[in-house]
Amino acid sequence: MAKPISMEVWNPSGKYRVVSTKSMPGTRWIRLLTDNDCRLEICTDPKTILSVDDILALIGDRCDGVIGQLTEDWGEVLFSALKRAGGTAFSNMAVGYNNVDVEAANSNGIAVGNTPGVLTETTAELAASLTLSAARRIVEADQFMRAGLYDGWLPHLFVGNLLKGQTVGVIGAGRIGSAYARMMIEGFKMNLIYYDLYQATRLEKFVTAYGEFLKANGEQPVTWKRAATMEDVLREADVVSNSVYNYTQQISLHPVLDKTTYHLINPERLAIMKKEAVLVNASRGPVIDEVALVEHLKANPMFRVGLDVFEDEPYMKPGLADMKNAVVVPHIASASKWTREGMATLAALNVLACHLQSFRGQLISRTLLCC
Ligand SMILES: NC(=O)C1=CN([C@@H]2O[C@H](COP(=O)(O)OP(=O)(O)OC[C@H]3O[C@@H](n4cnc5c(N)ncnc54)[C@H](O)[C@@H]3O)[C@@H](O)[C@H]2O)C=CC1
Ligand SMILES: O=C(O)C(=O)CO
Repeated sequence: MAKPISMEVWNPSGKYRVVSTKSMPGTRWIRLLTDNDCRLEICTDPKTILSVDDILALIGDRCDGVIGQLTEDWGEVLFSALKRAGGTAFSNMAVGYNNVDVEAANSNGIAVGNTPGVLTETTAELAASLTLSAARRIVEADQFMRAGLYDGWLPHLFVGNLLKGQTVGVIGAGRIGSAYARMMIEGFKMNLIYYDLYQATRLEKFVTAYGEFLKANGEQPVTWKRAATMEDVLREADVVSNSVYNYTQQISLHPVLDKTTYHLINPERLAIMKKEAVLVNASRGPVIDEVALVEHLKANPMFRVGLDVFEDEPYMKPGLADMKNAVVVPHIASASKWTREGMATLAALNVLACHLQSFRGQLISRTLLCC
């Protein structure tokens, strides 16, 4: 029997018992639940990542719905426990749901929700920040200044990569990949090459229209290309190496994590990329073979990466922390106040949607994976 863990209780007399495995930003999500007859219990245990046993203790004997986190392992054990406790709803406070076994939820009659949309721009902005930080060596230069090593301007000091007018490669051109592509295209007049299982029609139309706008204004138009394979994106350097600029390759990863994207970036594919490429990952760590990446960074000091996510989160593979050509941040891509409050609100609505008729309809089809 798991030991009980500390909880903060809102609206103790509420009819539906909803558990949130973490405190979340804002108060709107709390009001939504308490105004709709929920007794809300928020776990206040200081442990960052809760184990399955911890969550079993939170679910207890009676629980109508749970809001959980991407760090938790939501599989058969938890969904069957939630079913036994009378539960019908679970929402991840995340758009990614690789930590959730949706089939197990389905077979236990539990509806699953995620929080798409509200984090699209915030996450794309962080990917753009990592791109700039890696391309212009911002972190290295900051450390150099703080170490008191700057003794005057030099022609070779922290020379990095120019983005303007070059080609950005996007792997996974869904909501976030498309928003990132637009930022790089509008901001830096970059051409686009993307790889996705599906055609990104809206993104293609945008680039075409923007290219026409630039041309009409006497500027070099931007272009797009949908690659038939991942390798085509990674090889794109050869296609444009006659550019007036010294071409550098810029690739950002935005696919879901599933069997088809696990170790999408592996030693063979790293070997195809240019030695001065910039690679950004704000999707999920296992999309890159991180051991192979560390070796590649060691062998190619001009190859740079910007990483928000890691294969064995919260840990980094040995050697990564020592690499000056890597910019690393702790999974903060969706961390703007507006977005985090929005994610909490969507998660609460997902859980409510399963209990209250008035919340059914448009929300349920927009945010629930199954019900
Ligand atoms: N670092 C962070 O804090 C955040 C990370 N994410 C990650 O970003 C992912 C994408 O989020 P959204 O853009 O909202 O999802 P989305 O579903 O709109 O886009 C995902 C895209 O990946 C594509 N895809 C699937 N399999 C593929 C494959 N084998 N090769 C190439 N493309 C493939 C899909 O067709 C889709 O277009 C999430 O699943 C999550 O893991 C999302 C938000 C924040
Ligand atoms: O939403 C997600 O998938 C995240 O990684 C956190 O924002």
